[in-house]
Amino acid sequence: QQQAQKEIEALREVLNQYGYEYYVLDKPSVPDVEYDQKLQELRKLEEEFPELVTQDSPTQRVGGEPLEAFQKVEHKVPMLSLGNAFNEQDLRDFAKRAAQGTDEPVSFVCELKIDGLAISLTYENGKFILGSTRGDGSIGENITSNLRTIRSIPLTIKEKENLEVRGEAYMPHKSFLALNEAREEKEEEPFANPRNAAAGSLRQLDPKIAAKRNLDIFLYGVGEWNNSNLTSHSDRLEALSKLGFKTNPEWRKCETIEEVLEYVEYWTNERPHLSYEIDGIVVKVDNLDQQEELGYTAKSPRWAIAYKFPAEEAVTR
Ligand SMILES: Cc1c[n+]2nc(N)[nH]c2nc1OC(C)C
Repeated sequence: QQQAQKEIEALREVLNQYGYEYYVLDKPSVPDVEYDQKLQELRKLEEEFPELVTQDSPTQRVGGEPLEAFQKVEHKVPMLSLGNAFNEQDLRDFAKRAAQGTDEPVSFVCELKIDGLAISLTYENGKFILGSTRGDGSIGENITSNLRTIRSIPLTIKEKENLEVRGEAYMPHKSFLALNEAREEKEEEPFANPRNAAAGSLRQLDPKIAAKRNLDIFLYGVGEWNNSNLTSHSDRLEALSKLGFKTNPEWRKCETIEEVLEYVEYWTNERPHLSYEIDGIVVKVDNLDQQEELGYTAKSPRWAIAYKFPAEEAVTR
């Protein structure tokens, strides 16, 4: 029993590390066959000693029975929407307002705006315990069992932190095309776009279905983070990545609005080469104190804005 406990813990740890390298870093250190073989070993040991199974075991990704309904979840920190910018002048006006609202010079962080479903992930003592949709910003749906099936969401992170992080769950282009082909073969209605496909996959009640949809995630923000003394959004993104979260690699610190406009220009051209859908660029004031100084309107932060790409005809790549 003791021996089995040690073996199970060792297998769980090494498989979570392999999963991190494969799904978060996209840099596996072992061939898939080694991962599968160790996972099989762990399954066998857990069958023999069911009392040793833990929620953060990689064998527990895909839950049991479909839910009857989703529970409601109240967001302690509201999940706000973003004001929009449609051209260079809108962005310059945003930067000017930000500079007027604070007395120190303002620098920004630019991020790709992933066209998916906004979600929140809560970790207690470093364990994933609750995942929910944005809903109306205050009340979302508890979709923990579906989110657990997304392999790039760590079931356990590298520190025993209590935090709530936010991001976008999305369906990569490849998965979207394959899913729609399969649906058309079964004479089912294809999804109109990857965002609907991601939302549809996460808002149905059976985790076994969600598990088959090859969803992925990028985390971009923090709801609550006890005892974190970070002072900028860029530091937070780096800290989330160190904890084992998947953040989008294309974010960039921009010291001036000129650099922001360069970034927007670059990604307007590069967008078709991404393996996932984006519908804009999010520009955020980097310094957290300046964010607080700028505050919020009724529904959006004054310290962030979403530049939206001009709508293009639906290109089914
Ligand atoms: C709604 C939203 C959406 N996005 N997307 C990214 N990349 N960052 C980001 N931040 C958001 O909101 C925060 C600025 C609060």
